[in-house]
Amino acid sequence: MRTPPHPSRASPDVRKKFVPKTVASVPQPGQTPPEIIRNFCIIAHIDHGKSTLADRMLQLTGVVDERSARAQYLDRMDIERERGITIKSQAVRMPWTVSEGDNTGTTYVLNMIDTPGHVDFTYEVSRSLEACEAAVLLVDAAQGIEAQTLANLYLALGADLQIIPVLNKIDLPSAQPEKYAAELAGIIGCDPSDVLHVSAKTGMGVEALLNEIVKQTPAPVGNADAPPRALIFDSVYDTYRGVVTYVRVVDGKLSHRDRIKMMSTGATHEMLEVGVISPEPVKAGDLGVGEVGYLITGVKDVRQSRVGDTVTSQIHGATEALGGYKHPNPMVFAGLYPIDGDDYPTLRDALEKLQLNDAALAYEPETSGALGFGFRIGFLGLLHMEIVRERLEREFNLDLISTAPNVVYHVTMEDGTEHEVTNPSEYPAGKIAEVREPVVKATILSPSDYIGAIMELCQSKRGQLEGMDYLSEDRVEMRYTLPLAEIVFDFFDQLKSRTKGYASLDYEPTGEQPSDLVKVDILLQGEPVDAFSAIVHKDHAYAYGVALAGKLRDLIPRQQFEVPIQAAIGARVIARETIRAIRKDVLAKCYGGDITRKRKLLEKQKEGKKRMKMVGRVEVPQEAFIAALSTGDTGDKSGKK
Ligand SMILES: Nc1nc2c(ncn2[C@@H]2O[C@H](COP(=O)(O)OP(=O)(O)OP(=O)(O)O)[C@@H](O)[C@H]2O)c(=O)[nH]1
Repeated sequence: MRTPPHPSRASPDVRKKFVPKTVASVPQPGQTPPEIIRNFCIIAHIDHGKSTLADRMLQLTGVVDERSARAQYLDRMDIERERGITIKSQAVRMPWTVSEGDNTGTTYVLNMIDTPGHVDFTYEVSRSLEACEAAVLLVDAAQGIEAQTLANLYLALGADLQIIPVLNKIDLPSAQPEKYAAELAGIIGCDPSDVLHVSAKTGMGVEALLNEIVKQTPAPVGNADAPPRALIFDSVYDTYRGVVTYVRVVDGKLSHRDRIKMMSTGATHEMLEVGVISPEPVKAGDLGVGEVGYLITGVKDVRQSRVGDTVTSQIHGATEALGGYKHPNPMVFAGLYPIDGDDYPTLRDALEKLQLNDAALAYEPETSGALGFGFRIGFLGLLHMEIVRERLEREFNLDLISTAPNVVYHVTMEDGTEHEVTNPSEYPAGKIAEVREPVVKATILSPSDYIGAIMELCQSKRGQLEGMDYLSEDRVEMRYTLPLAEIVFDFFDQLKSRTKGYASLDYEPTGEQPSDLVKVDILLQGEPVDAFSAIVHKDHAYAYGVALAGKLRDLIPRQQFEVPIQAAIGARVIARETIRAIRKDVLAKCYGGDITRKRKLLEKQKEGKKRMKMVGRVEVPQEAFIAALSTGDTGDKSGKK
C-alpha cells in the first residue's frame, strides 16, 4: 500500500485532503473560550427517550461513529443496559458546527449531561443541573407530561436554567404533537410553536435541536483569573483508575499539575490526570472556565470525592465554596443477610466494594436472632435497594434474604430521651411520649377519570390532599402529603394498577410528623422473631398481624409438636394461628427390610434440615423467611413486587 505524504510536506491541496476539517477547528480542552461553550442537560420523565436522544446527538456530532454506536451508549453499567434505565449521570463533550441561522459554520463545544430519570436519583439530577446553563425538557409525544417531567422542570427552573421544550417520538402513530405541545407550552409559559419536534429514534429534527441548543443556551460566565473552583457533579469508581470525578469548572483553571483540595472536608489530593469525555476519556492539560470534564486523583473511595462538593487548588485556593452541597441521606432501611451464613465475609467485602462506587449507600453490621449475621443498609429509595441487592447477588454471586424495608423513626420517651430507630427490633420499650415518621410531598399526574381511585388509594395510605390542578381538560395534577412508610411498600404498583398504568408519581421528603405508630411482633411458640417485627400505624396493626400470622401458618411446615404463631403489640396478642403437630415418619412408606434404602431416606431428611433455620425449637425453612418478608406481600400492604 502506498503511504500518503506527510501533510506538512505535501502540496497545499493534498494537505487539505489529509487534515480532517473538524480536528483543526475543534477547540481543545483548556483553550476553549467560554463564549463558544454550551453546557446543557436533558431532563425527562422515565422512558421518554433521553438516552436515545443522547445517542443520536453523539452520532450526529461525529463523536461516535455509526460502526461503534450501540444503543444507549452512555448507559455503561450492565444493569442500566438491561433495565434500560440510567442510574449514573454521564457527561460528554461534542463539537458542533452550526448548520443554520446566524452563526452557520461556527464550531461550538457542547457539553451534554445525561441524567437519571427515576425519583430515587433526584439528587443526581439536581447536581447535574448545577453544571449546566440550559435543560432540554423532553416529553414523549404519545404520553404527554408526567409527574417527573414537572418535578424535573421545577428543579431546572430552581437552578435558573433556560428551558428548551422538545416533543420526542413524533414518529409514533399514536403521537399527538399538537395537543402535547400546547400542554407543554402552558406549563412553561411559551408559545406552542416554540416547542421542537424530534424523533430520537429516526434522528428527525435532532440537527435542528442541536442548532437551537447553541442559540438558546447562555454561554458560561466565570472569572478566569480567580482561584479555581469546580463543582463535583458525579463521581464513579473505576477498578483500574480509582475514583473518576466529574466536574464543571466555574472559575479559574484546574491544571493537571495542581494539588487539589475538597472544600467540604479540607482533604487534599495529588492530581494525576484531568481530561474530557468524548465519548471515551481524553487527557488534557487544563480545564478552564465553563468546561466540563473529569479529574483523577489517588483517591480510592467515592466518599472522599462527594457529589456537590467544590474542588479548588491547595495553594492559593478559593475560600468560598460553591453553594448547594447536600449530603444524600438514606430514606429506607432494610436488613440484608446471606442465606448461607458462611457467606457473611463475602457480603462484607462486597458492600465495601459497592460503597466505593455509591456514596449514598450506608451500612452497618447487625445480628438477628432468626437470620444470623448480616447488615442493616440505608438506601435512597426502593429502586436503589433493588439495584444494590441485584448487584450484590449478580456481581458477587451471593444469595441474600432482605427484611421488609422500613423508614427512620424518631421516638421521644416520656423521660425526654430520644431514639432514632432504623430497625423495628430496636424500637424502645417503655413509656413513649411521641413517635415521628418521615413524610413526603407527592405529586400525582393522571387522566382525570381516575381521580376517585387515586383519592381512595391515598386515603387508605393516610394521605392528606394538599391541592389539585387541571393541566388540560382531561389531565389532573394532585398533590398529597403522605407518610414515606406507606409509599415504600407497594404504593406505586397500586397506583399503576388502579389507573391502568396512566398515573405517574413523584415525591420529595418534606420532614416529619407525629403519628400513632406501634410495633407489631411475631412470636413462634412464645419466642419473638426479630426479623418479622414491623412498625405500623395503629389502625393497620391488626390487619398486618392477622395477615402475617396466616401467611406463616401456610409457610412453616408442621412439626412434631404444636406451634402457636402470635402477633402482639407489647404484651397484647392481636392475632393467633396454630400449626398442628405431626410426626413425619419418612420410613412409613418403606416396608420390608431394605436397610440401605432406609438409610438413604434418613440421610435425605438430614440434608433437608440443613436448609432450615432454628427459631427456638421451631424449624423455619428459608423460603418462609423469603416469602414472608418479600416486599408488599403482607396484609393490607399486598400487591406485587
Ligand atoms: N418510536 C420511538 N421510540 C423511541 C424514541 N425515543 C426513544 N424511544 C424508545 O423509548 C424507550 C425509552 O427510551 P430511553 O432512551 O431508554 O429512555 P430514557 O428516558 O433514557 O429512560 P431512563 O434512562 O430510564 O430515564 C426505548 O425503548 C426507546 O427505543 C423515538 O423517538 N421514537
